[in-house]
Amino acid sequence: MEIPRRGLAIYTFGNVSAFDRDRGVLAIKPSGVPYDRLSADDMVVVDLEGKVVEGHLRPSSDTKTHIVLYASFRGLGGVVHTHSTYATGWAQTGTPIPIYGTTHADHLAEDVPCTEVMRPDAVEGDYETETGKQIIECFRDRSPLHTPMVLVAGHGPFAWGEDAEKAVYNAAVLEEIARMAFITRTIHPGAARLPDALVRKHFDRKHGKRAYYGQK
Ligand SMILES: O=C(CO)[C@@H](O)[C@H](O)COP(=O)(O)O
Repeated sequence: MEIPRRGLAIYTFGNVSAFDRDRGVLAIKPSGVPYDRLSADDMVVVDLEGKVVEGHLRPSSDTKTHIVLYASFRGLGGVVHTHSTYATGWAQTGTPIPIYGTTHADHLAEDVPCTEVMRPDAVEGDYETETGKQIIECFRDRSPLHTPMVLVAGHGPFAWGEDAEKAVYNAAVLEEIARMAFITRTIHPGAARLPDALVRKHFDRKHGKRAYYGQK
């Protein structure tokens, strides 16, 4: 319910799952049921083969993408896909979100990455699994724990975290970063990236070995 509450999706758009790594199952939103009609009993539990092990509804149409992420990225306990407006705008242009300011650097120390546009034969094949593979390919040289979000070209954002709540938090942060970056680029199309020293300072004081942000 945090997804519509934060304005990250309307009606049936988007989906979220929570993974129990010990049991090898995830609970995911059912497909095509409006948020305001959802209850906890409607969640669908599936295994890593995509087989429904509990629940009376069909799982999200994006279930296979979630499965690829859990199977490939260690330490994930939650995955979310939204259609939040600004992040989707960047995704639809296939443009990584430049790291323009400290709001961005407080959460990740690089541009928000964007996948390649999917080839037509991949679209015709196992589309949702291919979407997951595109995300994995995009993270070949980066850490999914340090960069817990991605834009899928032509589609929209995915985010993740140690649990479903943290995943949705990261999706909300992504939307805010995307909105600020859009405004920054609109005011000044040639706006410079944040200098590396400021990127490191802001990222490390929240996430580095000697982090000192917040309370002990
Ligand atoms: O992007 C997509 C489908 O491509 C989804 O986000 C839909 O908007 C919601 O699908 P369900 O999770 O309800 O199947």
